Amino acid sequence: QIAIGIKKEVDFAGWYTNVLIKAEMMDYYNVSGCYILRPWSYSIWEVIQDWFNARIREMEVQNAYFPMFVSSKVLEREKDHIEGFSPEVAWVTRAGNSDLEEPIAVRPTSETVMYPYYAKWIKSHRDLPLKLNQWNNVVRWEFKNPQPFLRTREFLWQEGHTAFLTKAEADTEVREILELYRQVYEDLLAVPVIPGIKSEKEKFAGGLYTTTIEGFVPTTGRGIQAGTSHCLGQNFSRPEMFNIFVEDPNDPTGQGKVYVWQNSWGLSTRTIGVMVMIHGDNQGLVLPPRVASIQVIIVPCGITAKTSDESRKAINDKCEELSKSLKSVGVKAKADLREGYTPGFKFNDWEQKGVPLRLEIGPADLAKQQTLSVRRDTGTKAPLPLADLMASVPKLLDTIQADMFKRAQDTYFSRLREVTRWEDVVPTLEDKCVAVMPWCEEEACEDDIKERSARAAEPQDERAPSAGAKSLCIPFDQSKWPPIEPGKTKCTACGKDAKRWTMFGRSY
Ligand SMILES: O=C(C[C@H]1NCCC[C@H]1O)Cn1cnc2c(c1=O)CCCC2
Ligand SMILES: [Mg+2]
Repeated sequence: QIAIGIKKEVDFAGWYTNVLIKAEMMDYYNVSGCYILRPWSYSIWEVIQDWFNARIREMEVQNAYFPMFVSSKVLEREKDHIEGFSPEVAWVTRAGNSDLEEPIAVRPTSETVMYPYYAKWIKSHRDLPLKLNQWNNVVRWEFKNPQPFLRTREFLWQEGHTAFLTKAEADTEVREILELYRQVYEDLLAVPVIPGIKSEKEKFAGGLYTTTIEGFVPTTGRGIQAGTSHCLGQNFSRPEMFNIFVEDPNDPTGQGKVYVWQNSWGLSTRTIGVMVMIHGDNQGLVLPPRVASIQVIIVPCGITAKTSDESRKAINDKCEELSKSLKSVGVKAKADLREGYTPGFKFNDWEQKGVPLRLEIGPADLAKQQTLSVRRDTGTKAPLPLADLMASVPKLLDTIQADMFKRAQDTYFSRLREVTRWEDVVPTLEDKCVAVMPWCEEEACEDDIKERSARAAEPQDERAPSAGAKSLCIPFDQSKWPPIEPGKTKCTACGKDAKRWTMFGRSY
């Protein structure tokens, strides 16, 4: 088929936005860093929302909605939470022609919006656990070059904020949520991720520890933080912050206080951008069936000026009938009976939109009571008997989903390089791979790695993504690599005793 013009491996950034435009996923907007989410991408966000809402409902998390404005007094409650981030905060300073008494911030995240009310609502340990989530938009005036879905000044996400009596409960929930995030990527979006914990330098400064799922974009060789689940510890509940405490149910004197243990977790529309980057090809978008709003497109073929009216009608009716019966077995099918467009035009159209499976029906197919199936991910063509289409199509869609994931996971894992000698680090990054190193986990060492691994000349424009290696995560599953021998295995970067294998790489 004709390519969409810009090749993925030639001009990745141009290819990416071109795919999004041609697939009608997004449109540009006249405020820099903001984009329009058109139905073709918004429907993917809705699949993720429906799936995630069902899972957190089972965990007795309740959805709520808090205001998008936050006063500067509350936002800056505690310096170390907000420091370093404040350049990204957008402020409302005027309404109509009159200035506001006090500027009001637009939420960049909702800890400071919600936690004064957690303090108000949580009075007794019987009010725990408090588990609220909200689906909303947040605004961060990012300075780096914006990219649709990946880095935008407004984005949609869910942010969960929970409070527990004990650390153990919080620790458990952090991992339960991270597992849901892994499933969103791996089972819905067919995108492989590696769950792990962030280093002290990379964690959310306001929290106790950050767990993460790390994605990887092979085309650029960059890691990408795909979702985060933080344990905040008691950092936000302590007296100097939001003073959220209950009587200690285990204190016989009845005088003891317990400051609550909190978590916060977020997954954003970045999910969609990562899926496009991983699966898209030079024909455009490639959608995993689980999130495609049209999974099967049925196209009448072989109809020419010479085709008799009854034959044309028979073919169109068959397409419509197949679409209806596939829908009746839960397949999102559609017959493209548009007049005035050639089959080839229609093929290209739906390939650009990433529809996972096409069924072609022409006079010959009708005669043989079959349809020619064409997979979007591999282009493989295979005739399918109409008789058992209701079984073969769902099965084929499952195969496509599984194959898309497997291919992406094999690619990701092929880019993980064990690096035990410092001189191999930069070549690994230049090879668009991730350096997995035995690492000492010391913050000073991480600072050192970042600057030693940056290319000699940092790119002039500090808005460009950096070239230095950051720690991406310390994988929970260390079994992929040889055991670290305490006191024997040394940190690749500084020679001190290594603690765990850690993924280092360039990132978004
Ligand atoms: O947002 C979080 C922590 C947490 N927020 C809720 C969802 C999960 C997790 O992202 C970290 N963070 C990131 N970015 C910013 C802030 C910030 O707190 C505050 C000010 C502006 C930019
Ligand atoms: Mg940020």
